[in-house]
Amino acid sequence: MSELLRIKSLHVTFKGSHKQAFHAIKGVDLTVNTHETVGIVGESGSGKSVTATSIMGLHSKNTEVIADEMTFEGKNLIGLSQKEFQPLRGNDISMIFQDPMTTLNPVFTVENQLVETVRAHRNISKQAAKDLSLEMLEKVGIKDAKRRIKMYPYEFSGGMRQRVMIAMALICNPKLLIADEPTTALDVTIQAQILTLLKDLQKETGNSIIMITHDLGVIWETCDRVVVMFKGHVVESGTVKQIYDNAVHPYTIGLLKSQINQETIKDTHLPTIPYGAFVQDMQQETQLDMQEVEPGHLVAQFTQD
Ligand SMILES: Nc1ncnc2c1ncn2[C@@H]1O[C@H](COP(=O)(O)OP(=O)(O)OP(=O)(O)O)[C@@H](O)[C@H]1O
Repeated sequence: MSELLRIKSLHVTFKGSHKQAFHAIKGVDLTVNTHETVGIVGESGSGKSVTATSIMGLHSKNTEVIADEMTFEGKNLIGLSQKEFQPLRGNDISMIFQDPMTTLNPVFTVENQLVETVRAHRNISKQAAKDLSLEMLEKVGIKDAKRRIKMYPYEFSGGMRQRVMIAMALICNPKLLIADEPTTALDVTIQAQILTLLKDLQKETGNSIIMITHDLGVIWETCDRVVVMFKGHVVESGTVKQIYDNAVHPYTIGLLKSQINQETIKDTHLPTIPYGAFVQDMQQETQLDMQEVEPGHLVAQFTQD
């Protein structure tokens, strides 16, 4: 196993022209090794998606992205122009989203879009790209793929559209797949099928995955390690087992408790976390000190209530 992605002290600030600057990511560290699945978990607005889009170089104008280090296979990502990101995006690193329609174009057939994606990165004939597209669609479990590949995204069900998006994200065999809440909009049975599909394809291709979710259940099922985010900070990180058996930070403990309660009482509301004094610590700090409580298990220092 070797290091694929390495981020040290990532800061992202949105500098809107009318509004005050908003410091959304405050010193995030994240490492992803080859063949590994790393989860990023945290409530809405904690900075999970902004971290992901920074890795992809997808940020809006007036966004400042700085880091002590941000490398992919040792190659520096900070300060790359959009043109320099182009060969990486969709090829070495790709992303899937909660809503497939953010990726799929409604006015082109699935075949057309798959072929265009391949040909943007590979110098192959149209026929070879068509063959590869069909193979990929079969691989993600679309039945009758020969006929369905000629259809438009709206002609697929939600779960099937998600499979098409996965096909598109994986067609160039990226080394890193970023999955941003890929199953949140789907019902439980389809969710499980999509997660199984992602893990099966990972076994086959050996790619690494960053799994972004607010659902700890998804983390337990799919990840090796997990990073817990809160208000733009990483508050705790470690192996899934370390976090599950031995969570230390009050935010992580709250998150675990609320999700366990949620399952017991079958409540569909988002968990409420009993915040303590650590919230004030975090609002004051731009970077938290991390302490290693056991090998590979890091916790942000906090003030006890
Ligand atoms: N382009 C932007 N301009 C200004 N603020 C932004 C922008 N994009 C995101 N933010 C803010 O940055 C913070 C982190 O957002 P982000 O989308 O990363 O959260 P998240 O953890 O992924 O939440 P969710 O689970 O709801 O997707 C939020 O407060 C959000 O409002």
